[in-house]
Amino acid sequence: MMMMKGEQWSNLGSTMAAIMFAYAMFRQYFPPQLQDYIFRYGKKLSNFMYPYVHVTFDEFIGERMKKSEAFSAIQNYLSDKSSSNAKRLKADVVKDSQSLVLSMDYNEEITDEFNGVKLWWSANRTTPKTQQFSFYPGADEKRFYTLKFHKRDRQVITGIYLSHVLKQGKAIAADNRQRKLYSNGGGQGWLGHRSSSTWTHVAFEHPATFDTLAMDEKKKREIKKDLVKFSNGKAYYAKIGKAWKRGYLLYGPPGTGKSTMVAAMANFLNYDVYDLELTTVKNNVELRRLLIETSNKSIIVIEDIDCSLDLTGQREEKKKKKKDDKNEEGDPISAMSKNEERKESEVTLSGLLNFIDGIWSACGGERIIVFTTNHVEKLDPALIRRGRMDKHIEMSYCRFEAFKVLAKNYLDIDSHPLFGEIGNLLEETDMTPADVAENLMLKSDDDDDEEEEVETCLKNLIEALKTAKEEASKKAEEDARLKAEKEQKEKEAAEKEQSVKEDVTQDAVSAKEVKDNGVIH
Ligand SMILES: Nc1ncnc2c1ncn2[C@@H]1O[C@H](COP(=O)(O)OP(=O)(O)OP(=O)(O)O)[C@@H](O)[C@H]1O
Repeated sequence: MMMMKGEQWSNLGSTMAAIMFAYAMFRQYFPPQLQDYIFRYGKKLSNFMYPYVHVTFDEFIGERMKKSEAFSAIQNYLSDKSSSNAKRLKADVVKDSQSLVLSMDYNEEITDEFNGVKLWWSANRTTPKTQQFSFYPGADEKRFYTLKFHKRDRQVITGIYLSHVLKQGKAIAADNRQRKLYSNGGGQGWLGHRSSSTWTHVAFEHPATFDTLAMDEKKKREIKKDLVKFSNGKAYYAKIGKAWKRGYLLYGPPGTGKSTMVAAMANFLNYDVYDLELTTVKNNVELRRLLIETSNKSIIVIEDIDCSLDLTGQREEKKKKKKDDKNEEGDPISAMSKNEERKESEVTLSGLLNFIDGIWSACGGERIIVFTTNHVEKLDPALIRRGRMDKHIEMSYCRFEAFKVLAKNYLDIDSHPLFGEIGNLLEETDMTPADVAENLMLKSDDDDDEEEEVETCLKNLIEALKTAKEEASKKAEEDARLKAEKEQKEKEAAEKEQSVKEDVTQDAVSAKEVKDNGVIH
């Protein structure tokens, strides 16, 4: 039998449909017994002649014309397929506004194959006959995809193929998504009033990745594993009844890569970043609003948490005392009326803790919260206890392993005769990755000089390390001298105090003897 193409089947199907339509029009001219007969066998014949099933996926669905998630996922899935498959393509600009994505043009059909099953997708649109304008999206132009497959493949298509398409489409969308860096400005509003803090965003384009992050390999692997486990943990978090969130505390001296780590995490997980500047947040109410407004799959960062606010709880203590004092004075109205509190209040430690603990339970989606600090010892233990900050990561000075990552990134070298000396110096000297990196920046673009330049960079680094080592040892000597001086002074003071005490005791004894014996020695 001659094989028919999809298009030919379509034509045949249309012919059958036309015959059935004609029959419906003229059925009253047939006797009733014959009507039934014709209908049953006509349908059988049409099914036999045209064994294909059509499924339509509209762009907007429901009464409120909501954009269909399935339509978007199919669009992504097909754009991936059609770039190599379809003959007529349309181009869209996406991502950083620099890349083009090709997708199939309207009325174009492409073939897909899945588990040995062949199927056809087509992109279609209909435009209304009237020129009326509608506020509803999709009411003016209706776009839809049509999937056609053989009825014998119904099980495969509805069972696994469609969910495969949706999953793939969502994954492609995540890849193509232009990620955002949000920050809360809180600038000046009308007449100098501070406007309430809101999120504004720019494209997130930080290039840092775990590959470029200078840090112990084992530690990096552990963090990546933790992040993957978290991002795949929807079912797990639901099972244990916890909000799908994870807290990271990054601590270490300035320039050890805390911000770089946040960027690497965001790039690794494909998450947005919310840079939360607590000093511009007026109060807990505003903090709550800002946090609720954050989207799924995001990292919320509070940098330098120790400097951001009085988070040690001292202010709260003071407030509480003030409130208690007022209550004790028998203030008939509440010591701090709600309005007063609202006017005065600022973000408090307990406010922040509440939000970290509870706010996202209601939101469902995944959130990571990161605190960074240069002084972990200054933080209130309540803020960083496990469960709130699940993982504490120390960002430390650059050691040899971290240096090798920087040398690869900055100089494109894996080894060099000077590495040995650098390795020894790095083990003895505390230098931040930022300072090491500064020395590894090539000064010229001239390829001919590159080898020489690399050597110059490494020698500069050696000099910088030696200077840092000398300074550190001078500082250590100075510290030791000051410490000894302080100890000596304390010792002298203690001795003086002791001798004064002894004199006082002696005087007391003498006075008693005079009193008891009336004797003066
Ligand atoms: N571990 C690192 N790996 C790669 N680059 C680093 C690392 N640490 C620092 N750098 C480089 O130094 C610069 C400053 O680092 P970064 O801002 O991440 O440090 P930080 O610890 O967040 O500092 P601060 O506490 O002052 O905010 C970065 O732009 C990056 O180029």
